[in-house]
Amino acid sequence: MLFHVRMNVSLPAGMPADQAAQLKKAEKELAQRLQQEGKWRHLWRIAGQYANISIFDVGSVDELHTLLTSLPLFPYMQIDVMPLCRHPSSIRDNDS
Ligand SMILES: O=C(O)CC1=CCC(=O)O1
Repeated sequence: MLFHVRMNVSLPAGMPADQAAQLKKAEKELAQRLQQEGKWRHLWRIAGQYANISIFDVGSVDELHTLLTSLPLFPYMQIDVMPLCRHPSSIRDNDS
């Protein structure tokens, strides 16, 4: 199942720099592992914003929820999810 996910990150202004750096490092490690596993298909920065657009390929809505809520930055993100299905005019399948 494919999902389009937008994550807007908002770290508290008063968060110590070392705590923010640790969270970002942990987020990056998990994001890269999930990309290697094929679950986090695309990860794009939205230009000019501390936000990203991602495509996830997971087995269920429950799996997506578990994955998103396990992200180290989850407490500091507003997340919007859109489930995707194949468009009848698309020349691509879900694997490309
Ligand atoms: O910086 C972001 O957009 C939040 C984030 C998601 C995965 C990652 O490594 O950072």
